[in-house]
Order: sequence, then C-alpha cells, then structure tokens
Amino acid sequence: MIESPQAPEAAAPSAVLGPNQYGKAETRVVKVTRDGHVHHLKDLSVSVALSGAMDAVHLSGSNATVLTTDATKNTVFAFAKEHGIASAEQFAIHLARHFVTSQPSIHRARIRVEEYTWERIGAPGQRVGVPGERIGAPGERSHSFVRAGRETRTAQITYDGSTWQAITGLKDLVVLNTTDSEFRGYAKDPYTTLPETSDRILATQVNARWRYGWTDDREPAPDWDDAYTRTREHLLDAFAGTYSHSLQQTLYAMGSRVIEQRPETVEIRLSLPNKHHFLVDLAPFGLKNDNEVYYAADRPYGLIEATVLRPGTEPAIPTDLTLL
Ligand SMILES: O=c1[nH]c(=O)c2[nH]c(=O)[nH]c2[nH]1
Repeated sequence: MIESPQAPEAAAPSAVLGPNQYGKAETRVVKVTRDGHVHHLKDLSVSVALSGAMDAVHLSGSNATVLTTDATKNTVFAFAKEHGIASAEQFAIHLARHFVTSQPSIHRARIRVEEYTWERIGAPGQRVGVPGERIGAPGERSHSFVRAGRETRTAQITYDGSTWQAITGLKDLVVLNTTDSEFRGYAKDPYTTLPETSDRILATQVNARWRYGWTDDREPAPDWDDAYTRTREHLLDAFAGTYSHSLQQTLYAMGSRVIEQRPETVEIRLSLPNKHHFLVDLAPFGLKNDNEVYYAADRPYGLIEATVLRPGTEPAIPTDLTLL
C-alpha cells in the first residue's frame, strides 16, 4: 500500500534569540568652546547601545528597524555642536532621549560616557594643574591643557665601577593646545591628500628621557626631585608657549628649552605621538563646524622623535625609548 505523504510537523526551533543590543562604541568627541581668547575643552568617549524591536533584523535579514550605528556616531558629533556638553550625564540624557523618542523600534538606549579631564597649563613659575585656580590669572595659558592623572616618572642608573650614567624621564604626559598650531607648506606627492591647515588642535603624549652630565660620584649629584619637577615644567611651558608650525618644531622647542634652562642636563630625547584631532564635517546635518567639534583619532598616529644635545655632547640615550 502506498502511504500518503504526511504533512511535515513544524520543526522545533534549534535556537532562539536572547537579549541583544547594538550601537557605536567609543566615539571620541572633543568639543572646544571659545569664550574670547579663553578656550574650554570637553573630551568624551561615548558608547551607544540600543535595543528594542530588533528580532527581524537578526532572524529574517530585514533591516527596516535598524538605525545605523554610523548615524548614532553622527548624532554624538551633531549633538555636541547643537546642545554643547554641559556634563557627561546631561549629554547622555539628550542622546538617550533622542534615540528612544525618535525611533519607534528603539525602546531602550544605554549611553556610556568616559570623560577625560584636562587642567590648564600654568604660566611659567606658576603651579601646574592645580584645580580651581582662576582662569585668566596673569599669564595663565588660555588654550593649553594637560590631561589630569599624573604621568609616570622613570629613572635609569648605570654604573660600571668608575662612571655613572643617570637618565630620568617621564611618559604619558598628555598635553593639548586648542590653537596656535598650523601645518602647511609641506612636500606634496601623488599620495598626499592632507589638507593644509592654519589652525588645528595639537596634542601629544610626551615620552621624554634626559641624561644628566653627572658621571662622577665625587661630584655633587643633581637634586633629583627638583630637576624632575623643573624639567617637567619647562617641557609643559615650551609646549604651551610655542606657536607651532609642526610637531617637529614644537619638539625642538621643548628639548632646547630644557638644555638651555637646566645646566645639569646634557641630552634629552623626545618621542611625541601626534594625537590627531580631525574636524567633523557637520554640513550633512545643516550645522556649521567653526573649529568646535573634533574627532579624536586613536590610530594610526604620526610619531615624531628627536634628540636635543648640549653642544659637544655625543648622544647616548637609545633612539628607541622602548629599549630603556
Ligand atoms: O606636525 C606635523 N608633522 C608632520 O610631519 C605631519 N605629517 C602629517 O600628516 N601631519 C603632520 N603634523
């Protein structure tokens, strides 16, 4: 007997979709507010996570309910311009409300913000990075900042039984100028696309090592702590006070300041990553970006390195500071 074909039973699902969310993570937005010649800085990393009616996106391939992660990133930049960044919380509230109220498919928005705090670089002789010092105190820098959270101090001492070598340094000292930096007039080849600029953000994470002239322990050694503090101040002051045509020029200004001002130091090597800040194009959203909203790029980065020496001194600090 021929069996009649049976209707197939509905197959039990082999998997089910559980909790899900999506969005753009770690959008680095930098907002400069220019109050006359005094500039204010907000530097955030914003992560957006959205969830709601997203079953079809995962299960059927329909993207009809998906607001793109690219749009969520653009919204961060556009809102920095439109609403400003009063605080991390207030900024996140604006964003979360926007996503949940403007897209029927989005029922929940979680906005995470990391804020990197910056302090003003003090004028020469002033204390540096003291929170609460009045902005606009005589000579205080109006557009130069140092990232809060202290850098790491390094020291290397070498002794071969007769001669001493002392190399002190610092790393991860992050500094930023919101103006007084240009970069133009450079060589052009068929692969050059970088637009020339006469006003850009200049930011770097200072990695420095300096060698003292002291080699003989019958001679008085430098006052290590004072030498460190003063050298750090000179590096900050030269960074803040130099009108920069390139990071190379700023590097030389920093190194030569130390050589000229600190008689105990004979050599300094600086390794300066160029922490690029690109202006965000807000024109597609009908907004003008008047040097206010920047995208802080992570990598790749330019890396500018050089040694500055007291005349007559042979270089002895390794050119690759990671070897130190
Ligand atoms: O200060 C800079 N120096 C460079 O050599 C360089 N190259 C580049 O693309 N941007 C910059 N900026």
